[in-house]
Amino acid sequence: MELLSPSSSVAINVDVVGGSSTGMKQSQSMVLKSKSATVSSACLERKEVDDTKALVAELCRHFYTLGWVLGTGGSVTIKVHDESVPRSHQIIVMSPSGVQKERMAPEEMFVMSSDGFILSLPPLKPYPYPPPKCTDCAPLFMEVYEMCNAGAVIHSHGMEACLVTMINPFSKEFRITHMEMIKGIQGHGYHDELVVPIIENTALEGELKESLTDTIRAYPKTTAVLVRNHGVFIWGDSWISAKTQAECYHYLFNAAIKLHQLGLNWSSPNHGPNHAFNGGWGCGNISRALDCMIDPSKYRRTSSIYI
Ligand SMILES: CSCCC(=O)C(=O)COP(=O)(O)O
Ligand SMILES: [Zn+2]
Repeated sequence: MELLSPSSSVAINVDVVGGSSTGMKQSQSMVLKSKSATVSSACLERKEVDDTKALVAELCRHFYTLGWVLGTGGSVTIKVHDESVPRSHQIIVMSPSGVQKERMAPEEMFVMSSDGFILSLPPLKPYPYPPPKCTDCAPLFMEVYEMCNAGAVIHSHGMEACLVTMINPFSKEFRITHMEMIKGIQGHGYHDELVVPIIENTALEGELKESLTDTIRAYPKTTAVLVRNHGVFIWGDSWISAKTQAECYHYLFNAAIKLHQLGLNWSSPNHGPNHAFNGGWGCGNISRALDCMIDPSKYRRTSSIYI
């Protein structure tokens, strides 16, 4: 297929759906989504592409040590920064599917056009390695890139991201406030309430696409979506922003789980006890009473009970 550069008139031939190096075909539907991909030949050979592939491998090794990409789960994608191209048109590096993420080499990465074509495939490896296949998260990553103009997306299977969705199996949101690490989340301050939407898991990763899309539409400012019993998708304008926020989100999920184990309320400003307490404060719920002292405007008092 001939692809044309937006920044130059160089035309090149790129084997989009079948890597000549592997003789295999990629069958993901998103790969065939559009034929409007444009890229220059120089684009794929740029040092920045190699550097980004190496960065994805390095980050996966690091995230493995944090428990975010164990057992081949989880995934990372980063756009190749190019000052001369708007982010929405920059090419994309994605990790392969079903591989041990901590052992990936840069040459095992997939390179995609901004609209989801595979531009370069990794070479086939001998038995017992599986044939190269792009991450199952690819359709979800593409959706985040398109809807949020992200520069990088991290899909983590960190246990804290999984457990925090299980404490209340009916909750559609994770909410937390008055924690310093909230300041690490784009657009948030210490006093703000951070709200992370939760979507239900599906049998296949790709089946999450519809609910992920609907949720991002409903929460246009969010930079994360939790997937119940599964993990979390987190993104940022750059890989640094995505990584920083991912660390803050995981910290906050962990803090919520620990506060819950201590019987403390993670979502109220004072993080007081969860259960009704009938002494000392003259009200039914010490947590709400403390919250009232922090911000009385948020509560009205009826008899001696704050509601
Ligand atoms: C034990 S991993 C199950 C699949 C999954 O949820 C995941 O994130 C892995 O995706 P990939 O295709 O990138 O290996
Ligand atoms: Zn997953």
